[in-house]
Amino acid sequence: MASSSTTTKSLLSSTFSASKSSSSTATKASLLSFLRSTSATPISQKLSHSHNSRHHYYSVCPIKNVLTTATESETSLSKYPDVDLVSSDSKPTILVSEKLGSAGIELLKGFGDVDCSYNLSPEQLCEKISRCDALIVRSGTKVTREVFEAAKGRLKVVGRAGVGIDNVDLQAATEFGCLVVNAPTANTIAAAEHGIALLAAMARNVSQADASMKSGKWERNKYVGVSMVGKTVAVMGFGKVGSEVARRAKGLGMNVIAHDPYAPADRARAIGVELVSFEQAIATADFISLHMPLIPTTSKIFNDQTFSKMKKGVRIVNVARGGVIDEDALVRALDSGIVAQAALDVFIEEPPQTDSKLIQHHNVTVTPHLGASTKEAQEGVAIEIAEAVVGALKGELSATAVNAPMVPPEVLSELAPYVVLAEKLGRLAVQLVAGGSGIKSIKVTYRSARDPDDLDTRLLRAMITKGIIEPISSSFVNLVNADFTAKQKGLRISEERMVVDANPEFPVDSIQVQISNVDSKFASAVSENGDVSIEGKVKFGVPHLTCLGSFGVDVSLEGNLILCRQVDQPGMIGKVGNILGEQNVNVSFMSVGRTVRRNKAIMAIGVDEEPNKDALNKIGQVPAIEEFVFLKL
Ligand SMILES: NC(=O)C1=CN([C@@H]2O[C@H](COP(=O)(O)OP(=O)(O)OC[C@H]3O[C@@H](n4cnc5c(N)ncnc54)[C@H](O)[C@@H]3O)[C@@H](O)[C@H]2O)C=CC1
Ligand SMILES: O=C(O)C(=O)COP(=O)(O)O
Repeated sequence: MASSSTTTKSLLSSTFSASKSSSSTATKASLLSFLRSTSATPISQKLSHSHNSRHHYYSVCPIKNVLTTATESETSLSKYPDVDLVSSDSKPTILVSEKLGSAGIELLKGFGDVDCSYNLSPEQLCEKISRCDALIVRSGTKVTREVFEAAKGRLKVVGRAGVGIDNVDLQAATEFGCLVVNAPTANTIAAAEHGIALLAAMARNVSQADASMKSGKWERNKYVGVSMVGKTVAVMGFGKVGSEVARRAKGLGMNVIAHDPYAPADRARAIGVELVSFEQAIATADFISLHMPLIPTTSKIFNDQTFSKMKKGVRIVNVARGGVIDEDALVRALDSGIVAQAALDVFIEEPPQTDSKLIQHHNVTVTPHLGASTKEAQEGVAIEIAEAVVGALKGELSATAVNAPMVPPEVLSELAPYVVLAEKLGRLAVQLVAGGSGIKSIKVTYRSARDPDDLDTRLLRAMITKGIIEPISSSFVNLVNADFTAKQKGLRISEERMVVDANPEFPVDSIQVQISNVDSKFASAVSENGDVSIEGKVKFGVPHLTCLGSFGVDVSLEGNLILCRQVDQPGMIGKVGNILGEQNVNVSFMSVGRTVRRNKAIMAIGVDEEPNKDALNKIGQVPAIEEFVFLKL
C-alpha cells in the first residue's frame, strides 16, 4: 500500500476545523434526506442540475438490465414526468382518508397541513395523492399501485392506523421508495375483547335471540346455546391478539391450544397454552378463533378441504381477515353442519353484498369490522400512527416500519458519519467507471475491529447503492427501495466484513467499494485485480478517501475532487494550484500518494468550486500529468 502525505499542515488543519462543523451538519442533513423518501427530492432540481452538468450521464440499459453509461446528448429529459412538488421548507400535506381519533389529528396538525377527506373513490384518492406527502388509512382504503403511481414521487409515507396492512400494496410502496408504517399495538386488546364477545355471543345465540325478540317473538327453546367452560378453543395465530384471546379464554375455563408456526413455545407455556400443528388444532377444537395475518400463505387457508377435517359442529370466530376463509366453502360447511356456527367481523369484500348467503345465514353472527372500534383503541391507534408518520416525515427511522429495516436510534447515531462516507464512496466509484461500461458487480468490504455480527450494514449498503445509482439514472433511492432498485437494475452487491486491528470504539474502520468487469476513465483507480477500487475512512467525523486503486491518498470527501496521475517530480502541486487559482477555484484539500519514489504519483485535490473547461484543459496539458478526472461528490 502506498504511503500518503498531505501537502501543507496548515491547509490540513484549517480544512479540518472548517469542515468539522459543516460536516456534522451536512452529515445530519444528508442522513435525514436519505431517510426521508428521496422520492420527494425535488426532481426539478435534480433534473436542472443534471442538465447543466458537463459530465457523463448514465442510464439503464433495458435489454441487458445493467447500468450503463451514456453521454448527456443521449439522455432525454422527456422521460421525466411533470411533478407537482412542495418545496422542502413548506409544511407537508397529510391526507387522512378514514376516521381517526382526535388526539392523532391534533398531533398531525402541529406538524403539517391535514386534509381529512373520508369516503374518497379510488379516482378521487388518485387525484388528491399527488399533492400529499403522507397518507393515513385504516382498513377501508385500498392503497393500490395506481395510488403510488398517481403520487408521482411525492408520497413519502403511508400510515396504517391499525395492524393489518393487507390493504396496502407493499411491493408497489417499496418500489416507489414510500415508507409504510403501522400502529401495531394500540388495538390489540380491543380486537381480543371483540373476539371473546363474538365467541360468547355466538355460543349463546345473542344476536339471533335479540333479532327474534325485536320482531315480537319469545323463543326460549329455539335459542338454547352451548357452554364454553371445559371446551377446547384453538387460537390460530398466536401473536398479540391471539395471545390476549388465549388469556381470556383460559379465564373462561376453556382448554386453549394454539397454532402458529412462528410463535415461541415459551410464550405459549407462560400462558398455559399448548402449541400444536395446524391439523391437530382444527381436528380437536370445539371453537376455532382466527388471529393470523392475511398473507399469501394464509389466504383461504380455511377451505373445503380444511373444513372437512374439522370436528363436526365446530364454531368459528374470525376477527382477523375475511380472506383467510374461503367464504363459499364456509357457507357449504355451515349448510352441511360441519360448522355449527360462525361469528365474523371481517369479510373478503367490505362491506359485503347485502344479499350475501354468508351474511344472511341463520347460524352466522356478523359485525361490520368492529374489532378495533373502541374509543380507547381508536385514540391509542391515532396517536401511535400520528407519531409514526410525523417521525417518518422528519426523516427518523420508524420502529413500526413495515417495508424498511428498523435501525435502533443508538445504532443510527453511531453510523451517521459512515452513512455519508458510504454514499460518497458510491458516487465516487461510479464516476470512475468509463462511459459505456455495464456495471453489474459491486463488492463492498467493511473493515472493523468489532465482531462482524455486531455490524448492521443495511444502512451503509443502501447508501452505497444510492451513491452508485442516483448519479447515473432517474431512480431515487432510499432505505426503503435500495435493495429493490439495485436488483431491478441488475446490480449484484456483495458484502464482506473483515476484522482488523483498529479502534473498537468505532463501528467501522474503513469501507472499500470495488466495481468489477468495467473500464475506468481513470486507470489509476484500477487495482491490481482489475477492479475499480476505492476505500474511505471517517476521520474526526469527516469522510475521507484513503485509497484509490493501488495508491494511498488522504483527501476529505467534500465539494469536488480532481484526481491526477503524474510523474512524481517537484513542482506539480504548484502548477495545478496556479491553474486553479487563475480561475478563482479554491483548493480545500490536497494529498499526494505514490507507489515508488520519483515514479508515479496520484494527486487528489479537493476544490470548492467547479473548474471550467478551460482550467481542466490546462491541467490536462501539463506535460507530467498522464491522466486526470474531475469528480463531483
Ligand atoms: N378485526 C379487527 O378490527 C382487527 C383485526 N386485526 C387482525 O388480527 C390479526 C392479528 O393481529 P395481531 O395479533 O396484532 O398480529 P401479530 O402479527 O401480532 O400476530 C399474528 C400472528 O400470526 C402468526 N401467523 C403467521 N402465519 C400464520 C399461519 N399460517 N398460521 C398461524 N399463525 C400464523 C404470526 O406468527 C403471528 O404470531 C391480523 O390479521 C390483524 O389484521 C387486528 C386488530 C383489529
Ligand atoms: O388493525 C387492524 O388490523 C384492523 O383490522 C382494524 O381495522 P380498522 O382500523 O378498524 O379499519
